[in-house]
Amino acid sequence: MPAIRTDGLTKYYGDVRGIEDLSLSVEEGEVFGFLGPNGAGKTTVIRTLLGFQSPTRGSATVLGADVEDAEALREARSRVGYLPSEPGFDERVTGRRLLEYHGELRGDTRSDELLELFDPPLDRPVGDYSRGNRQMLAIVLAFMHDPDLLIMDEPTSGLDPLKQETFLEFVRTERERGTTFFFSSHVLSEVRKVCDRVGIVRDGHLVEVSTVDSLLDRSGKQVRVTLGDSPDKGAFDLPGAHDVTVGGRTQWDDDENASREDGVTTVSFTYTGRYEPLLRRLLEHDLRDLAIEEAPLEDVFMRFYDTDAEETVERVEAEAEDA
Ligand SMILES: Nc1ncnc2c1ncn2[C@@H]1O[C@H](COP(=O)(O)OP(=O)(O)OP(=O)(O)O)[C@@H](O)[C@H]1O
Repeated sequence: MPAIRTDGLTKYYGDVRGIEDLSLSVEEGEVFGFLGPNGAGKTTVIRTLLGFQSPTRGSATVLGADVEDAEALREARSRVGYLPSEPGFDERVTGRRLLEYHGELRGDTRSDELLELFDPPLDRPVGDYSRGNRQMLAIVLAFMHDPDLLIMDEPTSGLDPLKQETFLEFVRTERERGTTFFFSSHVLSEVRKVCDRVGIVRDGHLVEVSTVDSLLDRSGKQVRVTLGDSPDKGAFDLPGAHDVTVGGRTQWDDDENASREDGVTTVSFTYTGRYEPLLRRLLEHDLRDLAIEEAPLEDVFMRFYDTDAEETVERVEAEAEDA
């Protein structure tokens, strides 16, 4: 049984579309990252999964419980930890009182251990907390009853870089224990570090579900070559070579020497083809240096986020499949 399953899940706020026909499943023990630009529908999915709002159409289950079956969902939620994007607390009470209250309500088997990692000033009223301290308190509250599934909305927002690392390390350790995570994020480096799979949502639609590695594979490599000669226009007109730039210019210069600096020419492009034809082509030149690197994850995601880039994604993916 998947930890989370949605089937054609749709939520409208009046005429405003939150999400449309969204189907996905998160397996037990998986860390699933949910990505998308502002207003894409991430929080809408999370709030619907937690039963804070009803779907307009479609269905969803959390740990087997139908989100529209209040009783079943209430039972399932005792095994779920929720970390909201902007934790709302009664501002007058202290962090310690909140911990006690949550402990009485849901149980507390882990707060001591968690407070060693995340240490908000427990004896101060929450209203006096900094953004980072609020987030740390919310983390302790979400994990203290040792849930099987964590649903988190931008969990590292407000944490300083050191605490962000602590949190990601903690997620990795929890994953080893078999805990399932479903979380929304804008921070691609953290997604890279902890996620087994990612789903990308745009304009309320799920546009991609994939492993991070497969996304990167399909997005091709960044190739940068330094040549001792001046290649002709079209020298890198290879199947699978995109956005070829010479000496930092996107246009091949008519005056071939103009693209040369210090007697060498630098050519860079994104490459989704096979290596053999590329290497053969490179060896026709006076090859001085060659770097083939992963495309930056930001670029990969921008292709999915940017509506205008849709055609580019389709073209690059089709070529990668052909290659
Ligand atoms: N309570 C609401 N009433 C009306 N419209 C809403 C409501 N909540 C969300 N929306 C709309 O639904 C769409 C999806 O919003 P949602 O908050 O789910 O996006 P998000 O991906 O979480 O965005 P962000 O990254 O900015 O948090 C947006 O157009 C938003 O304006």
